Amino acid sequence: MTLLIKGGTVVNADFTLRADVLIDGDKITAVGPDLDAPTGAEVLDAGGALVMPGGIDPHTHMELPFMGTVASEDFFSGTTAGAVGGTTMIIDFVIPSPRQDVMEAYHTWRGWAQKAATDYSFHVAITWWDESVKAAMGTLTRDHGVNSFKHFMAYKGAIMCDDEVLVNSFTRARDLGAICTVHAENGELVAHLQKELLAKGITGPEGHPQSRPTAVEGEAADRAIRIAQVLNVPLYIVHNSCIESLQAITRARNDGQRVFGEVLAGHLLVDDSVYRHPDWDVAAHHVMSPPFRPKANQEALWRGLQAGMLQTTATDHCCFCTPQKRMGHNNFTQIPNGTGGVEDRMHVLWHHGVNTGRLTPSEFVAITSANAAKIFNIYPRKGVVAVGADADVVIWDPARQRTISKNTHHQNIDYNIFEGMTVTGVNTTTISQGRVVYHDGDIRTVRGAGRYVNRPTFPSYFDAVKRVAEVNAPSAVDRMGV
Ligand SMILES: NC(=O)NCCC(=O)O
Ligand SMILES: [Zn+2]
Repeated sequence: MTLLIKGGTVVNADFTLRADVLIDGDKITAVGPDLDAPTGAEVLDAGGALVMPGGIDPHTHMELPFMGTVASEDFFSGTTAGAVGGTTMIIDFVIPSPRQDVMEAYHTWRGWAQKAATDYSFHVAITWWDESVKAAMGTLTRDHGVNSFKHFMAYKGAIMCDDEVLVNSFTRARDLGAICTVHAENGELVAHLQKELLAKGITGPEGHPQSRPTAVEGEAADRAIRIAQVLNVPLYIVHNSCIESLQAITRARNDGQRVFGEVLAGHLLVDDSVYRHPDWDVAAHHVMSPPFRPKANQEALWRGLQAGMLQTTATDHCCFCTPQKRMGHNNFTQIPNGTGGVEDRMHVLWHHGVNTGRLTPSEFVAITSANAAKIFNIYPRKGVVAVGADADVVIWDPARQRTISKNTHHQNIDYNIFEGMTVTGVNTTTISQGRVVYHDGDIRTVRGAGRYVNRPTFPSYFDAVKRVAEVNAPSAVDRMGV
């Protein structure tokens, strides 16, 4: 099937150009002005709108079994909702239970994801350690296209990694050329504070942010960064929500350490007043970790994005509906942690980023797509509108408006943390693997059409990290006669 997108402006992370885009099968085959339509090609008139790489959400949890329940969004509904909002790839997480065979967990998640409508990949969480886990990391990187491992520093008594696991796993990942990622919250402190709050009779959702103050996140971010520094491994910190973790990343990057930071659309736009909402359900809808923060953190996070200290945006899309949230009715520690957003990320970031001048359109592409593709080593297959790239493309009307609501969204969740927000700048058309899967309200996703994306090990920054170590080694300094 051949598709020609005519009359648009291509926006990539590094250039903007008035150009047509020719797609043959699942690949982009030409980008340039005034392209002729090959015989039989379908022509899509972009009408002067922007043509951008589809979004990559590097942090989702579709149908995750978690805290005694299962996330309500499955791989089909979730990737479909993402497609409506302009996201054409997700990177989800395989999360083995402690002591569970890692390969068994991996194959379980691969089975669940068979129903995805757009492309996807998996980070694999390391939740415990022994020789079998070490071997599985080798198998996953060698035979299964996994190049990133996740470490939860929170959730004590469940999936939390202690420092011993971090050190073992970081060392192994470094040797395999895989990037380590961390959820940075000190789980020991969280457990301690939760106990104290419950003992004081604080059982409602307001206890959730009180048990996870920003210092808890800052400590863990700092610790992970220092461990990575000592072991000389690149590090990616997921969902930075506060000034403390941003400062930790900024310091490390200013010192030359290869540390990447992700921020969630929710943390940029929602503040902690939600936990004081008089309606228990509304407050509980916002229980996620790290929690939403006092407002001052939001502007700092935006500046972190602008300054390049944070490189990617995600959602941590992990939906639990109201009845599920009510599992913690008498105890906030039992409210399943997670909210939605995969459908809304691109819209809210365009509206609050580009329309306010915080981001240029090219910077928007960088932080919603290209940077994730680069860090997770799938660029330029993904993250760019260029010849040879996968035909994952969106057509974006910067003038169109849309009001976000649970009543009209396509996410399988009965509330929306951006409820009532009117955004200017809307995705009108989503192309996945060269097929139109969404156009002007018409959803054409196909269950199971999504492909698993292999991600090669040793992204280029691994070599850079190694060279820095070599240059700084005393013997090398001697050899260079310095
Ligand atoms: N973020 C959250 O609250 N739920 C999903 C699991 C995690 O990423 O911590
Ligand atoms: Zn998560």
